[in-house]
Amino acid sequence: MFEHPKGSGKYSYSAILVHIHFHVPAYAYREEQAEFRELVSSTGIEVIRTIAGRRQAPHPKYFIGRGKVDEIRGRVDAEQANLVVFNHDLSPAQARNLEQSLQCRVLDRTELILDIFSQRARSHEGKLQVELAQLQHLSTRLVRGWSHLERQKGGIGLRGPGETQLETDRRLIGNRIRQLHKRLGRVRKQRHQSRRSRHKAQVPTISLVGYTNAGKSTLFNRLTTAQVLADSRLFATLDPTLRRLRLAMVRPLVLADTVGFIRNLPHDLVEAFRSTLEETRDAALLLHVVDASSEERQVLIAQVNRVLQTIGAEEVPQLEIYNKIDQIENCQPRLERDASGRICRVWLSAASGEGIELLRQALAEYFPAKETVVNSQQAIRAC
Ligand SMILES: Nc1nc2c(ncn2[C@@H]2O[C@H](COP(=O)(O)OP(=O)(O)OP(=O)(O)O)[C@@H](O)[C@H]2O)c(=O)[nH]1
Ligand SMILES: [Mg+2]
Repeated sequence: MFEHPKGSGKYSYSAILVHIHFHVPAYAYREEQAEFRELVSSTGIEVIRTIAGRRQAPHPKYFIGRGKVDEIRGRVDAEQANLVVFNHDLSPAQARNLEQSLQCRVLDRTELILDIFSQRARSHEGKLQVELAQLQHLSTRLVRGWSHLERQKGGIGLRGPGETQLETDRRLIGNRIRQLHKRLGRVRKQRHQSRRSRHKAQVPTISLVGYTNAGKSTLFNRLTTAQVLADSRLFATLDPTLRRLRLAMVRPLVLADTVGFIRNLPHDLVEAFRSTLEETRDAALLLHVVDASSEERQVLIAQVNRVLQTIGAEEVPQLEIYNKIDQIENCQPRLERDASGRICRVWLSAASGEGIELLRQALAEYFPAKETVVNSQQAIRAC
């Protein structure tokens, strides 16, 4: 969707970022802006500067006020920017009006995240899912006067009698969306079957969930002997990986590493990634990995729980993993229990390995090995 001009070097786009904030605490606003910058830079776009602002009420025409539009236009001209990225979702009309007023390409948050996902997708399924999300998003933007789509001309024989270019585009996109749905339906069925056979064999699945960059893949690699890519880039993992987990005193389990979440995850993306996310919904336990060293960890936990709610996984039991304790001063690994005595939180460092033993202990309590159950029942009977 978001093409970098071919053969034009690494930084084909120089962007001005726009972040409008509402009434949030100052630290959350700072971290949100830093995350936005990182998201944009990770696509290879050169970031010139961020323009921040406060918004009181939604503006139907431009999203932002007229004064702000003029300010951005001035910056675009002064800094020779060729792209403006908004950290918000824009309606098709708002994006079009902004492109006309700013005289340069405008990208909204959904398009940005979709672009990152398309760069990261590796598996066949991942690629299908991203393409579906992109086309679904694009189809809402197929309106007359959408300047950068004008070059999409259909070939000879592709256009039906009396169809305008717009109708042809809509029809072709509609066909492709149906085709992708069909293919993903087959993948979904396969996943469903393998989940069923795991269920029959009574092998519970534990799913790692959490905000992007929380350390899920690092923990996954630490618990299994897998070599999943763990990287400081946001959304390093897109494709789910499953591994058997064999730990002493714990019954055989399957551990799943999946895509990370982010605030305001685009709806089209959640829809397209449904089959991946169902793995989470059907899990016996979620290990909710949190970057405990982040100032806004409570905000991030709430964002993840919101996505879990969207996909119907809010009822799955959760064990919170407060990760990266090596980055917190005087923080020791520890277990926390809730009022009923159940372990609800483990403080550890997936990178250094401190506290991993405590996590194993927690899993042994949640999923005791069969012999342990039998032994304890025998012990009870003996009493
Ligand atoms: N200091 C420290 N860094 C860590 C720890 N765990 C992970 N990291 C780092 O955090 C970054 C992100 O780790 P990942 O394991 O890729 O995070 P993720 O949650 O899988 O991220 P996504 O796949 O993008 O959702 C990497 O640079 C890791 O090296 C930890 O316990 N301590
Ligand atoms: Mg990962």
